[in-house]
Amino acid sequence: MARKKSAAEDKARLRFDDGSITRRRIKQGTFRRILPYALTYPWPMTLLVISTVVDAAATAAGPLLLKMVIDDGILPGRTDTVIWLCLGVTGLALVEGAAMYVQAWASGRIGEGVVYDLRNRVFTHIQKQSLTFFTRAQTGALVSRLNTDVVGARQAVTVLLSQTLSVLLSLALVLAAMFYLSWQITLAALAMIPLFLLPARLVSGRLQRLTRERMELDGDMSSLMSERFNVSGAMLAKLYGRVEDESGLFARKAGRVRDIAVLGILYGRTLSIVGTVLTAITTALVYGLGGVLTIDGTLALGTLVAMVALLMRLYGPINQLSSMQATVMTALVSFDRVFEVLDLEPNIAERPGARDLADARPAAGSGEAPDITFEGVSFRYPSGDEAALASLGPAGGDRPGGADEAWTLQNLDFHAPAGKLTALVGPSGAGKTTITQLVPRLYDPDRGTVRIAGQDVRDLTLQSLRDTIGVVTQDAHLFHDTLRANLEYARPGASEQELIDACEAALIWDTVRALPDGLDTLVGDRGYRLSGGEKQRIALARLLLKAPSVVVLDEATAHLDSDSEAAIQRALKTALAGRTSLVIAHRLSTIREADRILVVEAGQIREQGTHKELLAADGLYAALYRTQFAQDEPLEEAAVLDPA
Ligand SMILES: Nc1ncnc2c1ncn2[C@@H]1O[C@H](COP(=O)(O)OP(=O)(O)OP(=O)(O)O)[C@@H](O)[C@H]1O
Repeated sequence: MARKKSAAEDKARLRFDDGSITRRRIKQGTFRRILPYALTYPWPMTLLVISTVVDAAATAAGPLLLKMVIDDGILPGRTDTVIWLCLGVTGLALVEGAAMYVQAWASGRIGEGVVYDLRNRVFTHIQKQSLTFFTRAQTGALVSRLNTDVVGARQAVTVLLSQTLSVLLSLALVLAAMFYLSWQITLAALAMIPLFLLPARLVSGRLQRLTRERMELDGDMSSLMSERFNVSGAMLAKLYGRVEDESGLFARKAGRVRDIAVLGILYGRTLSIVGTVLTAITTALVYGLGGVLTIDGTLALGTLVAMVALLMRLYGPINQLSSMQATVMTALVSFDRVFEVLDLEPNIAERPGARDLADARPAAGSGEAPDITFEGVSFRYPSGDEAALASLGPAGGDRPGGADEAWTLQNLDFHAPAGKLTALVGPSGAGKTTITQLVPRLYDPDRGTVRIAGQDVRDLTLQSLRDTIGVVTQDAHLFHDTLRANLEYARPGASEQELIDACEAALIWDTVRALPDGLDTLVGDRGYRLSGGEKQRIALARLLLKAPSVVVLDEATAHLDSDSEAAIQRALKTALAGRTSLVIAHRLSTIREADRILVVEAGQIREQGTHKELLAADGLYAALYRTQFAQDEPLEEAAVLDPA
């Protein structure tokens, strides 16, 4: 039964083509947008054009020389002419070889250059996206856009550039040479061309759909891997005994990729088989027609041989043209998917003319911490469509957020004084984290204004805003690198002593020093090698290195033993001293330290004041205090404050 259910769930999670994505057509203008990327390489472009022209000319000239060898050398019996002309054919072959070599270098250089440009652009562009984008997009799908799709796009460039020009030129020159030799045979050969192009027309649409589906599946597989191969995902799969099911899910996606690849090979082969058969039939036709004309005496033998040689060179490019259409169509899908990401405007962006926070502060350089003010702030999380691409998200399912959603925050008005500690308390899901995220502009309010040092945060440069604000979240993230690298992230080039000082102030230095590799210890994926308390203190050390004048902190909820609790409290005191701090408080000790307490419930601020004032008011805070914090209170004080 359980198996049955999990199979059904897997089916729902497994995105076989529902058509919504694979049936999409290539956007108009995709083609035009590709060219500027290639034009940034003027030298390789010039060489590519020159070598292509040389190659095409050599292709058409070869058979003409052969005709002369037969008609002017062999048949009249002139040995020296035969030798000279054959030397000419050899020279021409060498020139053609050299031209092909240059062509390969130039198109490779341009193609790889375009991959390089696109990769960097996509990477930078994705980094600029707002947090909403990352909460919606799947990491693996993003990685796959940078890898598979960008490489697919290179094919479009190389094939388009090197082959289109070469094929068109060769066709023109070869046809000219053929008409010059025999218009009758040329017309007969031309009549066959539509037959060559027909199969490509039939399969290219199908190939395009398959390519899009394959790329979606590649993205899905990357997502699955990146989710299951990190510590949390791997732990969940083990603890819920789902390892086998996960393998099954992966195998089905990989199986579909295999099937698509086999179909792709089949389509490709069909094209080349049809091409080969048609070439053979046409050769027979030309020999037949040409043979009769030669016997009549209308056509010289050399001309017939040259015509057949030219014909081979005519159908080569035509076959290429038919497969090229398919290749380009599928490669265009890649470009389309890459442009789709590049076109996504980040919904948190810097205003033109934005000022630096330091410039905006009246007492610039005074070292004073700025204050924070919320004026009539209302906010709801953006919907998925507003901030991400459907094709980067998980399969199916509604996405949270949206215009008809209730407000997450409503009409907030408060002031967090400069250099003071403001604590946010309230039930889970009240909106505390959301409030703190509006200050460094991880999100923007829908109504009202968030001010820092009296300035609307939307008028400030993002860099100066984020330099001013330091954030420590509850589950502080560490990169899979050494402790040193993680600390230096806050201040590149920090000296050894500065790192040690920060660790000492965060009361983590003794722990770090005791590690066999000290600061050079690898912290493991997301810092899994450290305990929760240690991780938070490392994050505090990182914050101290950054030395921001505003601190936003989400206290860890986990209960620690009294020694660790005391260590964290002392570390916090150092971290927050003299800074404007907004702390989501889960501990009584922090709340008691706070200069101001904001009580948040259902996205609104219900009460504001000091601990004592709020207790005296006997409202929501007093109730929260009794249920959450009273047990931490020294007995006699609790008895006084809470007679019940
Ligand atoms: N990225 C998001 N997209 C949509 N809704 C969200 C998002 N993050 C949070 N929410 C919703 O916003 C509301 C407020 O969440 P928030 O995290 O601010 O609460 P909180 O008071 O910090 O809770 P806790 O104390 O449990 O951390 C919740 O109802 C939550 O479901």
